[in-house]
This record gives sequence, structure tokens and C-alpha cells, in this order.
Amino acid sequence: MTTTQETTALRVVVGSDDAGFDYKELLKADLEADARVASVTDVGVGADEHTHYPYVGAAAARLVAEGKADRALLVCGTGLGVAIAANKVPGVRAVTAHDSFSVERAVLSNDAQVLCFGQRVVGIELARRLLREWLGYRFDPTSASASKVAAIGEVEADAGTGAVPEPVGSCG
Ligand SMILES: O=C[C@H](O)[C@H](O)COP(=O)(O)O
Repeated sequence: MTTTQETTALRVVVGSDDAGFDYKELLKADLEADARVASVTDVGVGADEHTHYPYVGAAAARLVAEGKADRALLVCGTGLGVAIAANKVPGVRAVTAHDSFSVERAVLSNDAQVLCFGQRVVGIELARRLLREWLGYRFDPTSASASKVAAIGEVEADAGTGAVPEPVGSCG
């Protein structure tokens, strides 16, 4: 079984704060030129805008949660703040990843819809390469990882109630 499956083209949201603006613009251009991408939606910031990163991260994540986009690519100084904010939107799984293996597993293990980069952390050519790789991965809902991703949803659902979900399966 191959782990890389390109099927339908992806609707991708991009967003950044001012610390990630330059990379957001460069990576957006790469996305727009990629045949694996059906559409690119930019939720900001624009040049000379200074919106705090949580608002941008949440705006992009909401589009994913609402089914209006398949994935989001977010950039801030570290890639951390936008990921934290995006993860506050129910149903969204956002990761910060600056290496090839983590980008692969973010999709294939975690079914993460949101990838975050830090403009102050990773070089632009590595970021561009990781973006190209990311576009090639599709989560397999029949894989052994699917029940673990479902468990994330259980934890999320229980978070509002204060309940602790019963573990099932091995944690090893
Ligand atoms: O995670 C936060 C980002 O790196 C942001 O771009 C910079 O935030 P700061 O100005 O609070 O360091």
C-alpha cells in the first residue's frame, strides 16, 4: 500500500500574522501554481496589517471546520501561536512541523488539516519543499490510525463536560 495518494485537488486556506507575512505570500504563490490545489483562500494578514495571530488562526480553522476548505497553511513567527489558536476550533487538528517525517505523519497519523510554519524558524526553501510534500498526502480512514484520531474527537467532546474519556486499546 502506498502512503502517498493524490486524489482530488485540495481547497487550501492560507493565513499569517505580520511575522509570517513574507512566507505566507511566497507559499501562497506556490499553492496557486500547484495542480493539486483547487483553490487558495487568503484570510490575511495583508501587507502592513497587524492582526494578532489567534484571530487569523481561528479564521482559517473555522473555514476548515465548516467544510469550506480542506486544509489550512498558517505562518507566524514560530508556527506555534497559530497552531494553538487553530486547535481551539472544534474538529480542527493543527500541527507545527518543520521536518519531512513530521509533515508526513501529521496527515497520515493525525489527519491534521492544518499545517503551521514559523518564519523565524525554518528556511524558505525547506518550507516550500515541506509544503509540496504535504500536498501529496491523504489520510486513510481505513488505517490503524483512524481509531486514534477518533479518540482525539472523544477527548474534545468530553473537554466541555470535564469528563475523562475511558481509554480503549493499547497506549504502547
Ligand atoms: O506564536 C506566536 C508567533 O510566533 C508570533 O508571530 C509572535 O508572537 P510574539 O510577538 O508574541 O512573540
